[in-house]
Amino acid sequence: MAAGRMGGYRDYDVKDRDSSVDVVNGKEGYERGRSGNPENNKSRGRDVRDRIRVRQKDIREREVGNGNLRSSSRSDSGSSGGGIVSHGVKQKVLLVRTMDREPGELSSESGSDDATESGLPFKINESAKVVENGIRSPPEKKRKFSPIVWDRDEKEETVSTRNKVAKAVTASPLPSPKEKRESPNAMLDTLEAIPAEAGRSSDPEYLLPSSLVEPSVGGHGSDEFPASGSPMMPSSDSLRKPWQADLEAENFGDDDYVPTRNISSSRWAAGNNSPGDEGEILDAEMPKRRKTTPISESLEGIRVQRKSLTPEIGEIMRQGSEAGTRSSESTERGDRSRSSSANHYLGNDSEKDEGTDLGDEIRRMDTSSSRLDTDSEDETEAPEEAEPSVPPPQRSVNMLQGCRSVDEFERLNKIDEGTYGVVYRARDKKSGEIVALKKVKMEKEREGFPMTSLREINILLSFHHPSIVDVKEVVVGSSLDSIFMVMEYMEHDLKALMETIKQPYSQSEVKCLMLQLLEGVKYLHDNWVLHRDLKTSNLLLNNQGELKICDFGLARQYGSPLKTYTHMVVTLWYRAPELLLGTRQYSTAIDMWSLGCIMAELLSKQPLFNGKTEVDQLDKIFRTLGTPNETIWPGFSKLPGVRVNFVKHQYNLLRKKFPATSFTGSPVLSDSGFDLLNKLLTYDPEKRITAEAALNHEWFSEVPLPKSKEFMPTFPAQHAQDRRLRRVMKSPDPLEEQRRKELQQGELGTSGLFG
Ligand SMILES: Nc1ncnc2c1ncn2[C@@H]1O[C@H](COP(=O)(O)OP(=O)(O)OP(=O)(O)O)[C@@H](O)[C@H]1O
Repeated sequence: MAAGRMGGYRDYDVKDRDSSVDVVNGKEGYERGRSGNPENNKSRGRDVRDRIRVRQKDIREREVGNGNLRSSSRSDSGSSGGGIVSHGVKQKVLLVRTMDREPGELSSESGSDDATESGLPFKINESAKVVENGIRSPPEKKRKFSPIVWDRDEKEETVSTRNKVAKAVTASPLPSPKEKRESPNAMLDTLEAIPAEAGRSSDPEYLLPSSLVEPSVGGHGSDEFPASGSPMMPSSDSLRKPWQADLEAENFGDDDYVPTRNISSSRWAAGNNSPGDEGEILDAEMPKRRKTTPISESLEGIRVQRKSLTPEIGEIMRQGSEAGTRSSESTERGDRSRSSSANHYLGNDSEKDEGTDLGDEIRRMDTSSSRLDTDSEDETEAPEEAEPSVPPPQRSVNMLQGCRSVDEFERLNKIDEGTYGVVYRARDKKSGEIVALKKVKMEKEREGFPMTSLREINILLSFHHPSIVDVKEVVVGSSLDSIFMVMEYMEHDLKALMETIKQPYSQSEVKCLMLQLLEGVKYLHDNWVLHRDLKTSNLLLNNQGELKICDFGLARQYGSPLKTYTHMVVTLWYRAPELLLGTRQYSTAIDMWSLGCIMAELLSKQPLFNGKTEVDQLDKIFRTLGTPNETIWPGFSKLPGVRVNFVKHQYNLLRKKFPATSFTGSPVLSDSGFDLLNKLLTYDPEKRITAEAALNHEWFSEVPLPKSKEFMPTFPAQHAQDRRLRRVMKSPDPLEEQRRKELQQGELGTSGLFG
């Protein structure tokens, strides 16, 4: 790995060799990746109905219980999402072009030039539009529909009311994401068959995950949901947890903000839809969402309780959700001490045992009675919207019937335990494949399935991209009240890896990682999803040099025009200034800021802004980048958290941290690399660079060229080690070291050499 450092020309040679391979494969992949081809679209349109029928047949078969949730078919790339070129393909194209360029020549791969050409300090997404309020809307393309609603019984196409639509949709099991991606127009087709009045229900707010969630309501519960509080962040380890309540409460913000949608601004109207299609339908009155009735849904023992109706990935309104009650099912959420509950999942000696039967482990864990609800998203309604209380209708959906049991996996070791789940390395007993199993934390089973996990499952099952961790299927614990995501196994996460390596990544290695990261983020943004928690520990790396984004617990769908969301997202160190300053209307730019922090961290092996509290975080940012003002960031002074007495730091000192040349060991960064970093860390979110523009930044086409994935350094698989051992290993804390020694001595003393 060290050999690659500063070895620009060596890297260039490597890339050159590598590029010739890409040239061979690139064209084919490029063609495959273009879904914008009208011919392709035509034929796809013709096939859609057939595919829906096949799909429905498949669903019915699977309902009989023949296996896992995942379809065997899989889209080759994300292209079917509407012009999304898969990472691999795109990168190949980039490399092909790169080969033809002189070092430093601007990339024109996307067909659009960098902002420098237009004189703008950033590049505007080609297809971005500026809506009336000045908010830049995302490109009009890609997935038009929530992925979870692709599969609907044909009969539902004939229903004429929102409730009828919802009723029909709920009948379908968790759909196969791969097929959904294969037929992006399927939903469009389906909708075309729905009478206009039913079109109103196509509002995403009414589209709930068909099998896992239920709409619910309740009062605003302001006492339960700190609406705009900004809890201090006590330590990096728990940076994320305090905003749970706010995250849950954000959906109320959504409720309150019901923008008038119209064709020009609604994402549902995006795309080349002819009059009469769903775009027209949706121009009808958009009903206020979440005036719904709570429905408890029993899923073979799992109560999936939808406590909020966010416009999440795949939301389908259920039957009766309009008619019924505004149950004030305000879930008690006083107890949020995750840390205490964590021990119920940890500290079990058996965790160290190789090959423990996972089912046994789960049974033990499931007996824990002290799980706490922090994920569920209670939703209560405003008092004025209250309706007579009617017991929530119960539906039983046998959606888990087709899932395999976790007993079919052999647990190898615990990888980590995060806020939302415990992650194991496991072996599929049937295939022998090594996988990662993420057990969804059901903090309080009685209160249903955690919303964050629903989001994560929904998104990860729906998306497929080389830079996004692949969820293969969902499996259930023996008692059916535990759910696991079966993910492809990745050997490392970037945070832990950087803690163990001695040297920071070289520029060419950082380019390789950043390209993959940007491709993944572009895919998300193109598909109307904000990740909202990009950080190095959520970036997985395998020994093939592949980077994949994981942990979609905070991710959510966004739309245009923007709505209000909680600002308590993104781990503190990676949190954009607009969030720190309390904005509740944000967009993809928040992820781009995180990418800036990640890029800097990859280059220096140190977090860029490691604040302890929000105030401290802002202070650290201002000290490095200068204190923003109304001139460089119009609207800054009106942000809720802005104080007149901010210390005015005049200068941007970022270049000092990343000089062009260094004799002091500071990480070096070329001018164009610094330009990209600056654009990612631009204060004004409107001017912050987009993922697409960043991918086309000249930094990636100048020497040293991005290292090829195959030539990325490899390391012993961290995730194959016991989690606690790994913690000790990666901690440079001498006290920790001392503690470990004492522990070892203690162990020797008890189990002992001398017995
Ligand atoms: N597919 C995977 N392969 C290997 N390791 C993984 C995989 N997915 C997650 N991990 C490991 O488990 C850790 C926790 O996973 P994840 O972030 O998804 O859980 P979480 O509960 O959402 O965590 P957090 O509290 O950090 O948000 C990751 O940082 C990573 O180290």
